[in-house]
Amino acid sequence: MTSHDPDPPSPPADLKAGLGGTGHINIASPAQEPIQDYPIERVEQVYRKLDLRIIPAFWVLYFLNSAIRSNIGIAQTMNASVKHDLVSVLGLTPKDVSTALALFYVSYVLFDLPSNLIMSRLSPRVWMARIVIAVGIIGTCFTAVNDAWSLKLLRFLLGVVIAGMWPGMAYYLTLFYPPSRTGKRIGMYFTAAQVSAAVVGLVSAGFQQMDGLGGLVGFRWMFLIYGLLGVILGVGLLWWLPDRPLAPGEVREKSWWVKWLPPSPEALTGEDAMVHYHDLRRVYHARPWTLKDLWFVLLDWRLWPLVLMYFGVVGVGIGTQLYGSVIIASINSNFTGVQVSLLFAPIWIMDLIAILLVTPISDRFHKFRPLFFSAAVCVQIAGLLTVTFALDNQWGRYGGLLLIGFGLGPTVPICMAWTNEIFQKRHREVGVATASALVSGLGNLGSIVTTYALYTGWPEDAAPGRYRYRNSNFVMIGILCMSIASSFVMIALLKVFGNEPSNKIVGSDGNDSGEEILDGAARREVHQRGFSRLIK
Ligand SMILES: O=C(O)CCCC[C@@H]1SC[C@@H]2NC(=O)N[C@@H]21
Repeated sequence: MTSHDPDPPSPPADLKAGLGGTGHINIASPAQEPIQDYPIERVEQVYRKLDLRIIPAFWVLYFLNSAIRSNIGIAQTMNASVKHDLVSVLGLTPKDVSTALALFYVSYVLFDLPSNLIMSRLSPRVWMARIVIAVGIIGTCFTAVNDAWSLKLLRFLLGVVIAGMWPGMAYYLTLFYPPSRTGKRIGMYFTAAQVSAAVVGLVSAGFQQMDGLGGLVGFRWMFLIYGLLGVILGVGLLWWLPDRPLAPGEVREKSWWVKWLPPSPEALTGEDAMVHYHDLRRVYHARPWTLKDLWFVLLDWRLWPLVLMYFGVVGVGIGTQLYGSVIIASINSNFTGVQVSLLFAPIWIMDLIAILLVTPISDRFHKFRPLFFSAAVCVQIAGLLTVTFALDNQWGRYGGLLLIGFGLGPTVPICMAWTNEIFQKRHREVGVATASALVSGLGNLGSIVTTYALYTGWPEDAAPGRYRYRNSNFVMIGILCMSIASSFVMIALLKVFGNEPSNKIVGSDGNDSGEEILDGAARREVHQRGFSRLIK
């Protein structure tokens, strides 16, 4: 911290700079006035206010979207004893099921980038609400699914409408927070996926009791209720989520298509807005982007190590989610279905604990993010090795699964936060929007590999016996090693080539002096190195 002006001067009335953004907001060149330095306590207070507004809403939306996206798995076993499960009612073959699951990822991968680019051009608040409403509508349509064909179509459409949600959330955060503060926040709402995995299973017991009510089988009630909740939540988000922050004195201009939509209250007002403006202006420079800017981001080699890092951890994450119970059952074939479910849940509790423990530390020491990432991946590898080799110790093997869960948790949020950090600095807003979408989208090709080529999708490896699933475990270990190697390659290349703002954008907005960008969290790290007040 250098100085603090308790009553910073009001910006000139014609100031239309800084945090405006693209699309419907009036922006011009950045402000000329000097950046004010506020005490770190004050800055923290402002970010806590933002947290209360954004993070719980993101948690709920991610929870519901995770439920809608994954409840097809539970539907396969619901009311199976009376043949009212999804497979029996629709007459599905195993191939139909795996194709339906795969189609979701196909459209998810294809539409992540377009969705994020549209979001950065239009109102991020409205686009996020659009995603949730559309997911709710498609989720509701699943109630009427009647055969393999309609199931596959709806899974594909679900991927189309949900694409862009996860990277869009990471991008949205960078409109309000310096990238070095985003790891902990991404981790916070990411816990919704783990809670959802546990809760959806438990709540499905209730939906099974509704089997036959109103002529609908249990899984149809589940699809209907989650879908309708999604629509209601999405509409509510239009009123709740703030639009991108404005520079002081800047006027929000609405284009024709958002004029008829309800306005949402500004995220911050008065001095809070001023403090936020001065802190965020160090790192965030809104600038309308062109196709040329997009092209430069796509040509940036920094994308590819990040994609490979994500490929491994999301692939193993989704693989564990889908096949974890299959692995538990293979450890001891005498486990009952209920025992398998009970043993499955602690994997996600470990995942959740690790997210909450590690992501705040990785923000505090954000210069070492790739090391936190690699350490967590090593824990997963240790877990997979234990599952593979501790053949005569069933609880040891189960402990290996818990290690996988623990190592899994922090990796996805750290990867997204590092992407934000690198691309915000280098390519600004379009960099974050594009890179987060490509890292998530292309990285999810890893989910397709682990979901469809491993475990039960690999008949020779799934043959009963002492070495069941051994090769699938080796493939998982292999792609995790690739993730670690990619993070080290990235560190080495960044050391050699650096990560200065791209010279394609320097000077374009008159604000790239080349001076070191130092945001509030980074300054805090310099001044308070250590663990003090970490959870604030
Ligand atoms: O595409 C997304 O929504 C983000 C990545 C999802 C990763 C899944 S969520 C459940 C499981 N737990 C993890 O830590 N990774 C996977």
